[in-house]
Amino acid sequence: MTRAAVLGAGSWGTAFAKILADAGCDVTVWARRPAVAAAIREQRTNPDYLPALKLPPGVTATTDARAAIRGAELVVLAVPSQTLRGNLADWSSAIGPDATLISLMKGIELGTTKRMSQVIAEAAHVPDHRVVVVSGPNLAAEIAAEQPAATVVACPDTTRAEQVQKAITTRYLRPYTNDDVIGCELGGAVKNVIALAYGMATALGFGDNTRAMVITRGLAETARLGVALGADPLTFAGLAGLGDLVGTCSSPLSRNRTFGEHLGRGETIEQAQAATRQTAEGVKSCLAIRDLAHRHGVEMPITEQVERVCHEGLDPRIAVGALMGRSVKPE
Ligand SMILES: NC(=O)C1=CN([C@@H]2O[C@H](COP(=O)(O)OP(=O)(O)OC[C@H]3O[C@@H](n4cnc5c(N)ncnc54)[C@H](OP(=O)(O)O)[C@@H]3O)[C@@H](O)[C@H]2O)C=CC1
Ligand SMILES: O=C(CO)COP(=O)(O)O
Repeated sequence: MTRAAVLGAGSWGTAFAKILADAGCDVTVWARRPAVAAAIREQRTNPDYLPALKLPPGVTATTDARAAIRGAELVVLAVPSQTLRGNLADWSSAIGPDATLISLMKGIELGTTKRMSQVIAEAAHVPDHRVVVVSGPNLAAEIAAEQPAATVVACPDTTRAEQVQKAITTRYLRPYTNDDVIGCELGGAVKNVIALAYGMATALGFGDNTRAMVITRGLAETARLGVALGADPLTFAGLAGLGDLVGTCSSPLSRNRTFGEHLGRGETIEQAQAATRQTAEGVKSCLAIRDLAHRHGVEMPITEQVERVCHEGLDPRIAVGALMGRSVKPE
């Protein structure tokens, strides 16, 4: 039986632990708080994040991350993107020499502008081909309820991608492999920023034309950046691109879209944070993505305006004016 450690007991870490166990793995979840670990171990629930989920018997939990990692063939990282490097500094020496590291995170690191698989390879001192990215339209609560879904398993090493694909295939999750790690990670990180814009547009009362424009032009700027970084443009038409963008923007379950709705209603970033509590990766990643775009000379007007609303206090209505007032050009 494959042994897996899931580091992070939030929404996605918990739902992913269920997937692994349903697919036949022996899973230990690391939770930061003892009460969460105890609830998973003793009641098979995570009331803080997924109260409706009853975890299968193959899942246990601990607050000792190094104990969870020791002997694990699959080490799954499900913490906020901006804490990952610090977390790995504490954990990496416990990771076995053949273990596969799986990234569930959809963010770009502030300061370094690195993708999560790059941060993992650096901070855990492992080669790129041991890091696998799982990304797609995968709202945790829907997966926890076993609603049919698909995802992408991306790795430069196809054999390793296929091993992970097998380890997470269940009757409700259908994973596809892909070797375009850059495209899959950028699709996941940038869609969170576009979902913030979508949430703002929704709260401002705009209808389906506006929302379709945000999705389509959001995808265009995502693909522009991706191609500049070496991604395959076709990836953005797939599950990790358009799929995740549409899934996140359309869903009231999305923390990023919900955060954007709070901002669109005129709340400050602190008020929006207090109202949403869970990780809305786009809020910080928009800074790193904007920096990445500047460095590569790529225009990302929606990201630019989201960053100004989130971090410079720009009124979302002024941001709309700035976007609509740009010079006209070919599609
Ligand atoms: N939720 C979803 O539907 C999906 C999420 N993702 C991505 O997965 C990643 C994780 O998100 P998700 O599980 O949803 O996030 P949540 O906000 O639900 O959970 C975050 C988890 O990280 C822990 N945590 C918070 N701060 C730290 C820290 N400083 N060090 C270590 N652990 C910390 C939290 O612990 P505590 O409870 O103690 O605060 C919690 O267990 C994100 O990048 C997200 O974009 C990807 C696909 C789907
Ligand atoms: O990434 C997700 C679904 O694929 C979850 O989106 P949020 O982080 O906005 O909830």
